[in-house]
Amino acid sequence: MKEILRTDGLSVDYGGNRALDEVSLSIGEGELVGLIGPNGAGKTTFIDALTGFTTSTGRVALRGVDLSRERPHLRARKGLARTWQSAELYDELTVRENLEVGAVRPGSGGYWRELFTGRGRGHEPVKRALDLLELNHLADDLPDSLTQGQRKSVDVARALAAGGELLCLDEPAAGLDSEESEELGTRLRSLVDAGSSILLVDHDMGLVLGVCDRIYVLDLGRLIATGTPDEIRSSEIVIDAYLGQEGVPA
Ligand SMILES: Nc1ncnc2c1ncn2[C@@H]1O[C@H](COP(=O)(O)OP(=O)(O)OP(=O)(O)O)[C@@H](O)[C@H]1O
Repeated sequence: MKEILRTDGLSVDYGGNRALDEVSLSIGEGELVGLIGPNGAGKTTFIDALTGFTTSTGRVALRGVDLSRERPHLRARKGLARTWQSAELYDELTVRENLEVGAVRPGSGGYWRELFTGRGRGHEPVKRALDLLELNHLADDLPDSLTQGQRKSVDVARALAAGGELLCLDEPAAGLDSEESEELGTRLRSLVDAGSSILLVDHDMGLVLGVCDRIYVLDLGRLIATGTPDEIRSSEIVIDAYLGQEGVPA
């Protein structure tokens, strides 16, 4: 499998606190990879460091290209997309417009023309993202009218429409009930089947163990395990550090 992401010795210090400690991992093209661990383990910090939202040492490479010194918007432009725990949407814009804001780039032929005509370089990625996340029937709705599960899907669609090749999703299932979380899992799998690669951070073990190809486990900023969902489920180290507290779904 071709590698899409590799980190080497990625570390983050907050004052005297080492939030991320020499994390080296890789994600293959078309892989859905989970990142789990207890509260404060460094999962969000890892996404922040990958996407450039916090200062880090070590190396981040996307398709072999070193992005370690690039600013966040340039990493995003090169295909490293993220969502945030809070999943904020623009409440005054429709679902489609929320996607267009990220997909249409300044200088690519007129932001406003593209926004109002729906045509231009941002049009195809938005259409594809609406199709893949099954949001077409909600495209003209305002976020206020959406369920929490639909809002999370819009957030993922926005990252995809913005040109994300590797989508780093920070707790997309937070606040979802088990049915909504299962639906989200199905959509994430179809995104991967359609060629995206995903890094999924979540505490919903039913989701992570159910949909991921491979899982990394962080504790106190360090990688303590990696493996398939079955390997992780039965790992003593992981049960001690994390799964013992969460309860392991069958
Ligand atoms: N901006 C910051 N400034 C200082 N310390 C921070 C900052 N962000 C995170 N930390 C610290 O870094 C460590 C890792 O936090 P992080 O939020 O990455 O953990 P997490 O695994 O995502 O936790 P959770 O599952 O609760 O979201 C924690 O000790 C946290 O207090």
